[in-house]
Amino acid sequence: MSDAAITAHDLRKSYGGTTVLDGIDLTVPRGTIFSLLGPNGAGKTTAVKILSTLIPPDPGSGTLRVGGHDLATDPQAVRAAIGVTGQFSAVDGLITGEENMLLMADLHHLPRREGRRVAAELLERFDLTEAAGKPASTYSGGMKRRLDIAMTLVGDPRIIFLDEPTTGLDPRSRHSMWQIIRALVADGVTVLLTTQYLEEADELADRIAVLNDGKIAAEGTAEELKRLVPGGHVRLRFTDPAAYRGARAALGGVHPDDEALALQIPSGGSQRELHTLLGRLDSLGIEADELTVHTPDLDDVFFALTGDAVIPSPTEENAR
Ligand SMILES: Nc1ncnc2c1ncn2[C@@H]1O[C@H](COP(=O)(O)OP(=O)(O)OP(=O)(O)O)[C@@H](O)[C@H]1O
Repeated sequence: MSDAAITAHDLRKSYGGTTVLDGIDLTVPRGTIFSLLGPNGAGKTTAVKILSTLIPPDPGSGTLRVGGHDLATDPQAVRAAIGVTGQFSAVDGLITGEENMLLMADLHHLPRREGRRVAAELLERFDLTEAAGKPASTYSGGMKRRLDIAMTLVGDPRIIFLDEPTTGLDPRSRHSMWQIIRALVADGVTVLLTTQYLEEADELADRIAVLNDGKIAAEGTAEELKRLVPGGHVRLRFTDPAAYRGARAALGGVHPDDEALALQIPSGGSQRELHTLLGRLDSLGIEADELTVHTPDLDDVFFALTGDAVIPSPTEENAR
């Protein structure tokens, strides 16, 4: 059997005349975390839905294999090997956490006593024992996500698809979810994770594929991707909107953030480059309120690969 848990060749999907996945290739080695990273609408969920047999690929697609099984000829075997959680949560809010777990145990045909044991063990592992008797609709976002993953694990899948597992979670819940994901992989589970957060892919993934416009714009480890971009950037922040607009107009090739009144300028951060930049601003009589120098990170890779696409960083989003 191949070492890959998931392989996709020339995966294609269009809706009407719109191409969502334009022939993507993926190989996910067993026991690793692979991240599909991309902005809203890049096609991440579509890829997960296809690979987890929820929707069919376009007929022109190449071979797709998950857990050693061909999706086209053996979708049942694929379904038995995988777990899927994420944006399409399986949690039923009207019943309790424990009842949700027992329902999953029933679906997996576990004998009653075994079902109760597995449910109790997983509820404990995901810190849900205390809340187990309450309706899931009363759970916080983080608790619902934990319950969702716990439900997925009832069937002991060896491959798990996590579709944006931390979108909307606060930093503490996000870190707790990251620990859960790391623990899964330490147990030998393969995880295909979609995220729009660079930091999350950087933290968790062994390999990352950047999805843009239905194509894989680049693939590699976080370090390999960071080496793709020549340098880092300088970020200038303003409090005066007029100064911000002046600098934006005067400096070419910047990534503006109109809401934060910030400009991101590609730069190696050398003394000479900073001197030139500040000289430029001085000559225009513009003063920035904050200047920070960033060495290359996944943000730079993303900007370089996807033009002006801006994707949020979880820390920025939640710190406010
Ligand atoms: N059933 C459908 N019919 C028509 N278009 C669809 C359908 N499902 C998805 N799309 C379109 O396909 C594109 C990709 O959607 P998808 O949900 O895969 O993106 P995504 O990368 O997961 O985005 P997000 O981060 O917002 O979840 C979007 O433009 C979306 O509108």
